[in-house]
Amino acid sequence: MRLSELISGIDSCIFVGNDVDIKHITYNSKDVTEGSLFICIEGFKVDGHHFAQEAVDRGAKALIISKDINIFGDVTLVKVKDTRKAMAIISSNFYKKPAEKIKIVGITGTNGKTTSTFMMKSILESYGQKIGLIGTIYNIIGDKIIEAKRTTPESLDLQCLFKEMVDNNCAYCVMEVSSHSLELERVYGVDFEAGIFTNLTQDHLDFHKTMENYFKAKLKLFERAKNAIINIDDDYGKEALRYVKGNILKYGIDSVADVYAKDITMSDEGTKFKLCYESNEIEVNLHLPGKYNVYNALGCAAAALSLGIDINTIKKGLEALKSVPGRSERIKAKQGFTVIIDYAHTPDGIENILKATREYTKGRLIILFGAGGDRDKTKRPLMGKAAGTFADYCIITSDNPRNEEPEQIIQDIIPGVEKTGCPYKIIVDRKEAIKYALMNAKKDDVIVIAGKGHETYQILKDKTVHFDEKEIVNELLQEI
Ligand SMILES: CC(=O)N[C@H]1[C@@H](OP(=O)(O)OP(=O)(O)OC[C@H]2O[C@@H](n3ccc(=O)[nH]c3=O)[C@H](O)[C@@H]2O)O[C@H](CO)[C@@H](O)[C@@H]1O[C@H](C)C(=O)N[C@@H](C)C(=O)N[C@H](CCC(=O)O)C(=O)O
Ligand SMILES: Nc1ncnc2c1ncn2[C@@H]1O[C@H](COP(=O)(O)OP(=O)(O)OP(=O)(O)O)[C@@H](O)[C@H]1O
Ligand SMILES: N[C@H](CCC[C@H](N)C(=O)O)C(=O)O
Ligand SMILES: [Mg+2]
Repeated sequence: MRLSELISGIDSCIFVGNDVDIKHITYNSKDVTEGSLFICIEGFKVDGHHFAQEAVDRGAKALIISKDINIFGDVTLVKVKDTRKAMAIISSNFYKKPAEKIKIVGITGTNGKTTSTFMMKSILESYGQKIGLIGTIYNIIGDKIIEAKRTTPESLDLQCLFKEMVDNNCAYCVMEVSSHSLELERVYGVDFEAGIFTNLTQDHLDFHKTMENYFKAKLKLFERAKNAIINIDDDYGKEALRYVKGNILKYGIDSVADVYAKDITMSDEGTKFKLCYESNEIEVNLHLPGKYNVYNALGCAAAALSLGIDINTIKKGLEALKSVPGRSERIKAKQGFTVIIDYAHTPDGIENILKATREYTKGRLIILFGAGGDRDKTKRPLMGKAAGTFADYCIITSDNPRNEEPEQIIQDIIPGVEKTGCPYKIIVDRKEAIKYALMNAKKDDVIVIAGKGHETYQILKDKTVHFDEKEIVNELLQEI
């Protein structure tokens, strides 16, 4: 495609050189091939402009830049204000504007995005549609599963996924929209048929610095959402009503909302509730436990209603979903206790999974968890406090320490646990910690193993090792 065609739609730019033919686009110099367009991104670790010469030496015919650079070689330079936004426009042009050919439902919020995408997919499938899904666990196009590196991919990779969905006749795409992606313009220019705001609680302050910034990033989704689906039981959700555009559909349990639930009953098998909208009332048997999953179901039901889907189809779709990988997954031990593998990795997530589990725990409720390295440090004591408040015993261990010292991360968690007076034990090695939990569990106890969910790895300083919690628990249960 001609460079001039690729950059069409970029507000203002300075073009120096020939209108070359572009065969391939990349934001990583290592992926440049003959005829590539290389987009220089100023990152958090390095500046892509530093790799411009390397890109040209590898065959790049054009560069997108946001600052002046000295380059040797036959290359066209296009200077723009923001190379991340430019990349989103260029990628959309390169793949022939695929987002305009598919209806996109975007889900944002601190917790519940992955779970909600699975629920929404199930509803849309009950509606008879072929669906694409983009999120933390993996991406899906129809029946094909594609590995996901980020929750929300870079714009170039995102637009490529949209194109594949369109080529495979998907009518809808359901996607998680992380706050990082909104801040870093990964979804710039994408129009959403519906946007869901699940909730906002503390996470990612390493990146956003303040809750205010984090909230503002989330709101960006609603600048381009035709239908805004807002949880008004959440304080930030209520606040969001002042800013969002589009048709608003409010959902909640405790507040007066357009879509709401009543007569909720919970068991370890799932949750039963009446889904209410206008004069409709329909009983839903959800196979996922906890009040928080009723919220996820309400958000998806409201989004589906905004798309014109009838309430019986919504019920069918919600009931068809049996589980979500790594979210409240139950393993019943023959020794008489239960293990739950869950992805709670925020204070609110931990509180929710423990409250939900407490409802049916006859024995002790034990939580095993850690906190991610190179991530929000200030959430660590709060995770400790939530764990200590709602569990009977805490085992504190490691969860992707990345470049940090695992012992130090644990020390950041402890003050929160100590505030609650809950007894605890530290076992740095996660497998040893799991073994200890299983060896010491008694009949009717429930052990919640939180934070890693579907992950099949542990990220250490110098390497990533295989670590599949479901596999480990099943193996250890055979041994003990
Ligand atoms: C904070 C953040 O999101 N950073 C992402 C961002 O990094 P960055 O822009 O700082 O990139 P950088 O490494 O400094 O490099 C700058 C540029 O130089 C280029 N480069 C670099 C080296 C080289 O040899 N040649 C070259 O061209 C890079 O390709 C890049 O374009 O762009 C990179 C390239 O796409 C991402 O890999 C990186 O994700 C990091 C690894 C990350 O951990 N992101 C997480 C926090 C994230 O995005 N999480 C959210 C979900 C969070 C949640 O909801 O829980 C997500 O959506 O996944
Ligand atoms: N609506 C909700 N409110 C609060 N907590 C929730 C909610 N839904 C799920 N959780 C808790 O948060 C954990 C993560 O859920 P999920 O993976 O659906 O969220 P996410 O928003 O996709 O997270 P991430 O930002 O890491 O992608 C679950 O394992 C559960 O413990
Ligand atoms: N999407 C989240 C996942 C956290 C999961 C936990 N296992 C960790 O590594 O902190 C993040 O990247 O912050
Ligand atoms: Mg997710």
